[in-house]
Amino acid sequence: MKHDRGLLIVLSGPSGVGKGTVCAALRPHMKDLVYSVSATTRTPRTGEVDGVNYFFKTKEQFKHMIENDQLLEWAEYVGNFYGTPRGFVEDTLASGRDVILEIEVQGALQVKEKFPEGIFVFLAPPDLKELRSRITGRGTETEESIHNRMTMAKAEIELMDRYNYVVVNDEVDKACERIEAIVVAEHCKKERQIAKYRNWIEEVF
Ligand SMILES: Nc1nc2c(ncn2[C@@H]2O[C@H](COP(=O)(O)OP(=O)(O)O)[C@@H](O)[C@H]2O)c(=O)[nH]1
Ligand SMILES: Nc1ncnc2c1ncn2[C@@H]1O[C@H](COP(=O)(O)OP(=O)(O)O)[C@@H](O)[C@H]1O
Repeated sequence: MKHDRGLLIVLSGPSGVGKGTVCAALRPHMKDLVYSVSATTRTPRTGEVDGVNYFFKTKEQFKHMIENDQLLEWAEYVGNFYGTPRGFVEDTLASGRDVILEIEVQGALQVKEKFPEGIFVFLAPPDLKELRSRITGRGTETEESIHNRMTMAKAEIELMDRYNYVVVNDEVDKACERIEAIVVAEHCKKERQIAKYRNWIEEVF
């Protein structure tokens, strides 16, 4: 039986808004969703595991991936490179499974060029004061890095209208429920359903 391609869900938004936290909290709720692991040149934080949190690469290795068209998108973010391995995403979508990318805004906009049918979700903070306190509270950034991330956040919020949905991360559970509802609704869209039933009709008659 022919199957539909999976949905590509892109969860993006400013650093410290809670993308990682919300993505991790989604996992037990959305077991069918496949999480893409990014490549990065950033140094691993304590507890981060290569191949699980990120594929940790040298600048040379990352450059090689760009030159060989192995990245669906990539961006430089506060001094480090981040990118989405292309093959994994394309193969997973082709196998009919939904994929979620957790990436920053420049990369999300590149993906939109290539996958306009993707579902682009902007995770927004309840307000900027709360955003700052989340970045600070995580305790992983220097004062300079916090300042850079806040400056980036202001520019990123300006790009909110390029997304299909805005989800406020006031409470993690509520943000997860909203994202889950979006994915369910996208699966129910009539274009998708009509295509599915047409495939079945073709197979039966
Ligand atoms: N464009 C792009 N951004 C990514 C990718 N992976 C992670 N990011 C984003 O890069 C930014 C910095 O990530 P990280 O250093 O892990 O810091 P944190 O998200 O602030 O904890 C975040 O906004 C991530 O969502 C990727 O593959 N591509
Ligand atoms: N809804 C929330 N309410 C309060 N704190 C949150 C919420 N979501 C995330 N956080 C906290 O904010 C900080 C940044 O979250 P993180 O997931 O690392 O953000 P991002 O991946 O977007 O950079 C973490 O300390 C996390 O525990």
